[in-house]
Amino acid sequence: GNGHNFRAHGPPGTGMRFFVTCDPANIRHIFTTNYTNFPKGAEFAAIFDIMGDNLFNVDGARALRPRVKIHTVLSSPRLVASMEACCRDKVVNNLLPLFCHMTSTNALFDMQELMSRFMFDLATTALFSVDPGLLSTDMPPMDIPVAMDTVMEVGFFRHMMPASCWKVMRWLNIGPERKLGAAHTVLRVFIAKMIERRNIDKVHVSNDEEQEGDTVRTTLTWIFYNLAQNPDIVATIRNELLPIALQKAPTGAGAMVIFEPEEIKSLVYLRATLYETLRLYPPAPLERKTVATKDIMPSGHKVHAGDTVFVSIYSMGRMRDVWGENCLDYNPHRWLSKDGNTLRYVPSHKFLSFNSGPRICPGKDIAVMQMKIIIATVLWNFDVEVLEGQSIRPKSSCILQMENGLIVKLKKRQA
Ligand code: HEM
Repeated sequence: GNGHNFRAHGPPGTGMRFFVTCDPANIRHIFTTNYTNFPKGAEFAAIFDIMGDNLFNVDGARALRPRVKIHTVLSSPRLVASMEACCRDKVVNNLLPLFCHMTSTNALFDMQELMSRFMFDLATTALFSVDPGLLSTDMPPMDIPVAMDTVMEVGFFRHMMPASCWKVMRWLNIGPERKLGAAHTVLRVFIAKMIERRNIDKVHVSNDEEQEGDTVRTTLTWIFYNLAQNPDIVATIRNELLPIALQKAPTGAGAMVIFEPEEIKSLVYLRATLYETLRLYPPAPLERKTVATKDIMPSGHKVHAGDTVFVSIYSMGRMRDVWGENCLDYNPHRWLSKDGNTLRYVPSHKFLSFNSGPRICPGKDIAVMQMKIIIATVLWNFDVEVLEGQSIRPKSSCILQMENGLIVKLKKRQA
């Protein structure tokens, strides 16, 4: 390899062996060509033990049928359309009124928290037909999203140490494990309450779906941050929206322009902007696999049965070999053809933010559509000003959230 691979060992005596890679050839080998030799492994399932036997944790032949099924379900045009409509309605009925309230009070607020509230309400409405109402102007407490964040943070901590170590802490109920125990209780009580309220069969419910909101709201927060630093990109997106907005019925003072999912589906520059954020800020920045039987990587590295492989999706998005000299620039145009009218093809073993191979994210199209609806509507109707002097940095977590959130102020745009 050329600096894209290295080995590491766990603390002495633990026998932990790691292979860390962000080499596209190795990625293709691990995720596609020799996929069955690199399961997530028992360690991974243990780290996210709250989720039990759901798809997220299961691998191999046992997962084949449910995996095919979820891919089929999530690509059904009827389901996709209903998810889009649900997102659009939440934007119109809850998000826009709240944003108007924010502009009228000139309030500073945390966009990351607001996106959490939005995605949580959306997921719970879609899943249980119950709206928890976290987007109401009195900002009710958000115990459940906070508990989900804790699962992701403590999961990251567990990745970084030998299993025996965190298992002892769990047994003693100390440190992060104590925090996690409390979070698990909050989540179990919530799921039980929802199931009781809706009288739904328990087997159909996992918290997979609730979690998927995490990746979307994290990406949305980074997009707002990236856009605030690139006014020219905001102008280009608004230009792309202009012909659609002009066809809308004339709106009175303070009225909002609403974009329908159908209308913005084909906007390529907006999609390129989402991809550019996902490249530099993949919400799931790290992937962990285990080695079933010994193998030789395309880079020439040997791995042994039981080794742990870490794939840095974050580093993949920032590699000069893959993205060129200007790999660190935020530039949506890299995703477009020369004339700017179509999207360029980039294989998923290079753009790994949605994963690659059989475990590629089946919710990709839904996620892109949800983000398009939100970004288009917010950018057209508001200017988003990021408070200066904040320290923006990622949290140590399995999800690339911002440690201190993103404090912003909104101004109503005079179109
Ligand atoms: C920006 C948004 C999203 C990103 C970046 C993303 C990324 C990913 C990644 C990296 C995985 C692989 C996880 C792993 O195996 O370690 C995954 C799995 C999955 N995603 Fe997404 N996701 C997003 C949104 C969504 C949405 C909105 C849905 C549902 C509507 C969804 C449904 C799923 C499901 C069901 C899986 C498990 C698939 C399997 O194990 O075969 N995702 N996603």
